[in-house]
Amino acid sequence: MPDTETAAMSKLKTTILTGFLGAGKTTLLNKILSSESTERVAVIVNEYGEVGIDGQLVVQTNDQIVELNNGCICCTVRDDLIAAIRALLQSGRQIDRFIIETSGLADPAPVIQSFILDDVLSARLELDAIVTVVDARHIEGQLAQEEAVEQISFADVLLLNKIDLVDEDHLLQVERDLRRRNPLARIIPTKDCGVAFEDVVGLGAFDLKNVLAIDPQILEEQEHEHDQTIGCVAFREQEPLDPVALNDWLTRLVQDIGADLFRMKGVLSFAGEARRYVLHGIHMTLEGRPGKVWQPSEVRSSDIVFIGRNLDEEMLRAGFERCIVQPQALAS
Ligand SMILES: Nc1nc2c(ncn2[C@@H]2O[C@H](COP(=O)(O)OP(=O)(O)OP(=O)(O)O)[C@@H](O)[C@H]2O)c(=O)[nH]1
Repeated sequence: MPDTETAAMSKLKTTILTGFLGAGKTTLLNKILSSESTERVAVIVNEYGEVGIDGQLVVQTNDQIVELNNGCICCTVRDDLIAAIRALLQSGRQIDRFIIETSGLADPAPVIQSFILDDVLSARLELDAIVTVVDARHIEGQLAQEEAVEQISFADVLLLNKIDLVDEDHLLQVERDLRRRNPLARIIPTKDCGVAFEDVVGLGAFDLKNVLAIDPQILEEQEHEHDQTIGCVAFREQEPLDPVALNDWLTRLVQDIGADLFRMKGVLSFAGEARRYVLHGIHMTLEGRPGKVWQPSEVRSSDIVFIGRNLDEEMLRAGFERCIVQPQALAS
């Protein structure tokens, strides 16, 4: 067998999970990691915010998980992505496959480019498929962002997720639009990213020819800039929060600035509660549920992240601080 063929066979397959903010990427990642597959997966989770929340929301398995926070792997932390993959390859750990969850604001093109142009990545890894999760309820508005358009264009598989939140007419309309934007991808309608492992992993679907047809310049270094009006505000607080005050504040907040508030997520410590509280917001949609129990050895704290357009950090900080239970209130 020619050497090149042997080398190609031994390359580690890599899936890129992408999709706009809140579409369901972490939900899909957890489905994949909880499947019965015995493969040892190395996962890289990229978040735009400086406070990493996803790392706390990914299921605990034996798989190796690396978090890259505070920037997008398509630009500011792109070198970190390459360094993280190289470090995992050199770690001596058994790895059968890589999965990379991009931030919701990532343009997949520069990420794809790294796999083709970087010496180590191109020699050791092979792109398996670009899997894009689409939020059936919010995608229409999200398409104003170029990154959301690119995430759909480059997909080999489109998970049309959150079908429970839209009616049939709306779903058909979104599906038609996806088909128009990407005639080749397989479209799978889902609720809670309910797909089989084999539907999204081990597809061998990535094809550089298709990618070049979409973006003939993809292999050239291009300056990549995000919309500068979009930003992130994050808070970490060790004092417990008051759930009633927080709920009142966030309910008012999404009414006031929901159109510009693309994403809000938090893992929170409420006064007197044994469990964490996990909060998700996407524009006007707010939902929360109890999370993992706090262990006695753990330092309780709340992490909350807001991503949106023209966010007013001081206003958000003042609102958040009003939800903190003051130590004297706890003592009395
Ligand atoms: N109703 C409904 N909610 C869903 C569905 N899939 C995921 N969600 C919820 O949507 C929210 C966001 O899901 P995530 O998996 O965190 O989304 P994400 O794409 O990883 O978000 P970012 O990484 O912040 O961009 C969570 O509250 C999920 O439970 C679905 O099919 N229907």
